[in-house]
Amino acid sequence: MSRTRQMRRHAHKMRRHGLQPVVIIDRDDKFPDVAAVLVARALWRYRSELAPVYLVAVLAISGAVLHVVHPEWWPWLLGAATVAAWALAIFGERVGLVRRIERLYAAAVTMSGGAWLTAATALGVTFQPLPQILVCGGSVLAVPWWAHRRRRAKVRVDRQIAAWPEIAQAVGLPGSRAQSAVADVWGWRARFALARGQTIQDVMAKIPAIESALGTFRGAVRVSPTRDEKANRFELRVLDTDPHADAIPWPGPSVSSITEPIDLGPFEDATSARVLLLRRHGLIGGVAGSGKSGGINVLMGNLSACRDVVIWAIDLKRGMELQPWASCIDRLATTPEQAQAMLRDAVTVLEARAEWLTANGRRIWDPTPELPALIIVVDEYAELADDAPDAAGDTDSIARRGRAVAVTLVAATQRPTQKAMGKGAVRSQMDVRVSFRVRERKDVDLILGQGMLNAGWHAHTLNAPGKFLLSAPEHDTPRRGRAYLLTDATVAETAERHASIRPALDEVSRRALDEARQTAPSVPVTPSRDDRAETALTEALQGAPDEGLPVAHLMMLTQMSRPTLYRRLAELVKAGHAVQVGRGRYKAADHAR
Ligand SMILES: Nc1ncnc2c1ncn2[C@@H]1O[C@H](COP(=O)(O)OP(=O)(O)OP(=O)(O)O)[C@@H](O)[C@H]1O
Repeated sequence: MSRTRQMRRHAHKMRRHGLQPVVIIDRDDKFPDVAAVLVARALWRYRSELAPVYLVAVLAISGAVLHVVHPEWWPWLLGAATVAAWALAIFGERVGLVRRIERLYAAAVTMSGGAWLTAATALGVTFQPLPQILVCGGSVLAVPWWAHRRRRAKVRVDRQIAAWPEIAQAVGLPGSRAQSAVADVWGWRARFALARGQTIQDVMAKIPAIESALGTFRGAVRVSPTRDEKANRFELRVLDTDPHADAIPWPGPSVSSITEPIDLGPFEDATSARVLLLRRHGLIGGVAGSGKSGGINVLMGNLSACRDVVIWAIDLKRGMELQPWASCIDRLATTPEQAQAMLRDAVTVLEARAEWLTANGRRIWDPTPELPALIIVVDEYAELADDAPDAAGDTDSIARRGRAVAVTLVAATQRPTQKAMGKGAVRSQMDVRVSFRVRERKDVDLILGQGMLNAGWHAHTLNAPGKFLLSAPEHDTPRRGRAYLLTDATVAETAERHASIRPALDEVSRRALDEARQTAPSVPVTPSRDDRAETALTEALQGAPDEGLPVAHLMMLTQMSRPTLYRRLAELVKAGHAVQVGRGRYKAADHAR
């Protein structure tokens, strides 16, 4: 059997098994048609890179033909080239030349090509030194073309889109097809239609395979539903560079009321990850060093800017994380006993508020500065469950009944296992979940909820501290965000600035707490209005110099926490017993001059 026949049989066999034959060319066997096809394909495939060569060839051939047929056309050619170059420079934006430099380049190429064609038509292509000018000029003008970033990006996208049918077949999504694609600053985006019966979840499960098939780096591919939410469409994003590569400084609070959604940081498309915390419990998870505390700082920066929320906090790492915010925190518990007492009080508040709502014929507690929401931020929730197991009943009550009365929990923990979250229903009541990087895939479901890993919430692939996935009623698709970063100086400065606007607990809650204390005096509590401190404050204000006493000084004399002091000062000023003399300086209204 001849070699050619052997090869054909082999190819036939491969096709029967669904395999593509490999074309092998050697000197003995001539496949002129195949070789021509391969060359033509390459010329087409690399048409963008070869465009300058094609243009030079077209100019040379046109010049030769025009010189023979219509050498007298040269003035018209020159005029046409000038008008075209001028039009491109002025109106080039309409044909997609968005940048000025691109319009100037297009005008320069048109004018140079037109001028050369004019000369070649009049004088002939071989007229010296026209051939040299064509080759040298063509080479010089080709350099910006070859170097142009947007063109190269577009070519790459086109190639990958053209290869999609094969990729789709290889990754197990046969029949899906690209509908449109654009190159953007970070890489490219394309909209795809799915074959019958395929879902976006199927695509998400295939992300690692798609990354491999496209030859990108790990973590470069994002899959999301399209804006029209069609079940048989999806958007694919492929990143060349990570938009979240650098830390993003906090731009300051995005809210002034708890009724507004808080901006945690930008998603990869630069839109804000905004989430509402009113009447919602939150869970923040992630391994040590993944940026949980950073996330809590963003939260605290925003919560402390809200005049209609009282912040209580539990930080059993001896207040290390939340201490810098102490001036904005109404109550800070740093021991298991204090934490337990605080949660007990939170339940007292919630019950009193519920009663008050019923008595006033209202259904929900609408936060205002006079009737503020109460948010309890718990750092390292697991330690609370370990060290204060008796508090489990209270956290459970808050989780189940806190929403209507605006008493909510925000818990941060490394792994919210059932043990860490206590026995009750706390975790299932958390509507806002923020997952920073987790160590194991199964932790995704622990933090974000059952089935989320399979639905494409790949928190284990987050590759830098501060990167997070956000699940909330208004965020139901996995999009990567990066939390803003607050430096220690920003935290200190923000806490100082916001300390003066912190509201006090409302009358209803305060009265309930006072009553609870009287009936159960053994419960250890942090007194908010200690009599001795009150006396010390009155005396200090009375004895203040004309320019008043600074808050730091008053804090030292009264031993009050900063928020309590500010609250009392605001009350005294309102009642006409004290006056604010300057920035952060106070004295008694009737003090001896
Ligand atoms: N949003 C962010 N952007 C950039 N870098 C960040 C961000 N958040 C945290 N980091 C960096 O990561 C480091 C660890 O972050 P952080 O202390 O918040 O982690 P953590 O999850 O709270 O860890 P631990 O549980 O040990 O407290 C920080 O020192 C900081 O440099």
